[in-house]
Amino acid sequence: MTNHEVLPLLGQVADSVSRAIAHVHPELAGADPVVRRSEHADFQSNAALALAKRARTKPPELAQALTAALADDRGPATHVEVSGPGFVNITVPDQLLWNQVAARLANSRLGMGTPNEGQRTVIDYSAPNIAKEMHVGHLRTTIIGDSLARVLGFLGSEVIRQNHLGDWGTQFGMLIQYLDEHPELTWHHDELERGASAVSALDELYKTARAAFDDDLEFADRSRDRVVALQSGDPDTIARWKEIVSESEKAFRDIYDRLGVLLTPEDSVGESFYNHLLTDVITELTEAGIAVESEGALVIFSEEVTGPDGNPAPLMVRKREGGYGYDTTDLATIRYRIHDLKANRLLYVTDSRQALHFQMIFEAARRAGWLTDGIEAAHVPYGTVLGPDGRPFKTRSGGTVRLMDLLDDAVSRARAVVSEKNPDLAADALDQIAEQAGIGAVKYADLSSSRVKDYVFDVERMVSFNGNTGVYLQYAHTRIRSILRKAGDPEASIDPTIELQPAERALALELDAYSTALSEVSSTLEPLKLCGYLYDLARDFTTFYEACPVLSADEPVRSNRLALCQLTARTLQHGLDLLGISAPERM
Ligand SMILES: NC(=[NH2+])NCCC[C@H](N)C(=O)O
Repeated sequence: MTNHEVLPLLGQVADSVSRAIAHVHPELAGADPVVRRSEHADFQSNAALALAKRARTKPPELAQALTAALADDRGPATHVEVSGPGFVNITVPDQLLWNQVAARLANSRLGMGTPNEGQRTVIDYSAPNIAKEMHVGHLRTTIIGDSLARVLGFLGSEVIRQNHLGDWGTQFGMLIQYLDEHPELTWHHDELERGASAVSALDELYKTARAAFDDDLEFADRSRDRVVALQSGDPDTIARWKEIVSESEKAFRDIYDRLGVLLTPEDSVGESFYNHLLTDVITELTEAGIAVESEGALVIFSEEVTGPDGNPAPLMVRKREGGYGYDTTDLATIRYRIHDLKANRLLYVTDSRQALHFQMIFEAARRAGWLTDGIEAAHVPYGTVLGPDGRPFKTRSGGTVRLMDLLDDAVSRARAVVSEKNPDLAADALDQIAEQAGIGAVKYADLSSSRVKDYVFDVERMVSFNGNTGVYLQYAHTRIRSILRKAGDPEASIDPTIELQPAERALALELDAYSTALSEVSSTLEPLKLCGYLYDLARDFTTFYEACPVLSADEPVRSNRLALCQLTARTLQHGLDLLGISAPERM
């Protein structure tokens, strides 16, 4: 196996069109060659239409000139012709397509390069709140963030995952005080009966403590004292707080393990971590005149965002009573990620309602001189998960949907569809496949919908074998694996002199475009681009398999087709893995 990058044909063709442009019109050198895949040929360039005006000519004439230049070029094009108002249709030789397939199969990375090398990317994702249940919104950030971490990492970025846990703030005063006054309360992981989690017990306790805080003035005072004790590092209070954090983290870990995400305990760098940095950050912002006093509080007035009253919207740096909140922490966080972690790409995966918050944090960081030109900071927003009624997903009683219940439900429906399709599966195999299919289905449904849009959580549709679903892709993979097993999983051997059938050609071209799909995920931060690619690939495979018999074909055609099967199976498995979805061998 090698690990040299195999350049995609699309890029090679684009390069030769660029050379042709520079050759016929040197003044246009460097212009976009506008090359795409096409239904009419392997590739099509629209450069003549885009550039004719600048070249002071008509599109058909420019297309003709480019065609002539391409004929002399040493690039991959064999057949070049003008079509329509000035398109240039380009076909590449069959041999070249087979060579691409062979080179990718011989490569440990399917021929993919590492275009993101030199990028150090912080991905802030998941970030649930301690002592509260994770809700469906946290499911989205966890799944999307994890897939981005995988794709960007594969493309060569150095990825630093940051789980910005909500583990600090005034609510802990209430909770700790309440627990202290009620030592009989049971909430530890191992004391609870199976099924309940420490975090749901804490969530309940928090609600009770909150009610006590609102009703009982003396309890409220004692709770406030507790916050002060916590923030000033009182050992007993800190010990209690740590206990709560670690119990909650156990429950989060159960979810992470089940989802199979990359997040580890070392990635947990919660709000509390920034506590010791806050005063420095505030001093710096105040001395620079960016943070200013306003009605007893310290704020940063935005120059970009206006509030509902039409005045500049403020970031709250220090509250009137002296406390620090979410805004303060995020200011310290962005400075830390730039100055200490030395990241040059900062991604924050949270729901779209936090868009203005991050816009203002980035603005402040720019004004403070932390966020400079070579550094990209981006909020990666996503929409709301809706219930069957089209409203934000809640339980019947209006409460948060427990994520574990949601995953259990998906897995049990997946078990039903899988066992219907394959009644002979042994019970333990069925358990394992149902888990992979159910979890994969939930993840794929999320990743394949346009990120910023809301989507309806429809388990029935998610676990279907038909349509653009995770189960469909997993099944497509198992079908190809079964063909390869029947053939005895041979070493790939390709005879590049064999003529390609149309369906083989379409599949080979699609296989060659994998890196393009991955780069699109990196530039748009939309895992949907990878989902769409894998779905197209699976469908191209189906068309190929219907048109071109594999196992019953004569040699050398049979071996060439088996190689196409192999590369398709490996690409599907690889792509699913970058989405955080497993590809079982059978289902
Ligand atoms: N740096 C950040 N603000 N990250 C996102 C934190 C998300 C927050 N804990 C929430 O549940 O909404």
